[in-house]
Amino acid sequence: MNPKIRFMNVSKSFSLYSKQSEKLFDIISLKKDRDHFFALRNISFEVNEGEAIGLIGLNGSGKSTLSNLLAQVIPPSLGKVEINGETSLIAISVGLNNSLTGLENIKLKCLMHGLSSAEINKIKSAIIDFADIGKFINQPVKNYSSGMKSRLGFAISIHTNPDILIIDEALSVGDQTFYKKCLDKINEFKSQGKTIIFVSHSLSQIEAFCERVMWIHFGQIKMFDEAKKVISEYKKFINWFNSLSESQKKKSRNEMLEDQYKEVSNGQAQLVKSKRGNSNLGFVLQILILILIVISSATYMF
Ligand SMILES: Nc1ncnc2c1ncn2[C@@H]1O[C@H](COP(=O)(O)OP(=O)(O)OP(=O)(O)O)[C@@H](O)[C@H]1O
Repeated sequence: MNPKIRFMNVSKSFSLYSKQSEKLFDIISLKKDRDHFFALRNISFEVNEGEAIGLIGLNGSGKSTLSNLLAQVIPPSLGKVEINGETSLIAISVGLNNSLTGLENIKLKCLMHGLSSAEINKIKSAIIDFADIGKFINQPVKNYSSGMKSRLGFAISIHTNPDILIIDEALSVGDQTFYKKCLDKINEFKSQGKTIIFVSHSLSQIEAFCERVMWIHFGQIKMFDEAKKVISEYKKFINWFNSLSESQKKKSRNEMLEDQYKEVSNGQAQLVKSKRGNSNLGFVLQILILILIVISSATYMF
């Protein structure tokens, strides 16, 4: 049986800019080789159909970066990501267009998932019913509370019937009644043999419905095993970390972060290649800019 998800030596790096203008310079390739921060380094794992996997780790450890790679919202910098099926990401801060109403968002997101107008009309009322946000469904999403956004995001994602559901902290802002409703829906989803990736800081939520748990620590997989085992080790680590003084905590964090600026050893060649790819694009842009300058000077002269 093919795994539903396969990550092979995946790394995700971000260029660090101190000004917005530096980003523009990078696009037109006026400056190369910026500092790279590896949010994820050399990650390899597989997930099978029907599994519910929990993702845990400290703030900034790379959980959302991993969710975004899983949902194919961002590409890997190095390595290979294989996803066999349709994914749907539910996260508090992504997915909904703030200037559109709830109803317009339902239509837009369903279209983006490849549903036809007839299919959207069929599931529209079920989504509205599940989200249960009353007349706000006709208000722009920017007027919603975070809980309301989460309700709408969850309702849409679950009804578009994906093979792989990625839930990134989306249940943490909902109230208890909504949480219960989501749990029922997630269990229904699981019983259909679908795959779930669940990111949460709530270890009790993770333990409630994940068989395996991945602990991400400063961009690397620290443990990926049976839920009970990983959660127990993670709790021991949290207790140890909390026993440190503030300055020891800071020192330990900084040491770990320092490693995330180092190049990924076995993937360096690929990173250089991808930089060269960008500089080719930059070269074309530079030529275009040059042509534009020549044309506008010529127009001005004659
Ligand atoms: N676009 C970006 N540019 C630069 N750095 C980024 C970018 N996105 C994420 N990062 C960095 O990557 C690291 C991992 O971030 P990520 O959001 O994946 O962590 P997380 O485990 O989800 O954290 P939290 O628990 O706080 O939600 C962080 O240090 C973050 O600052």
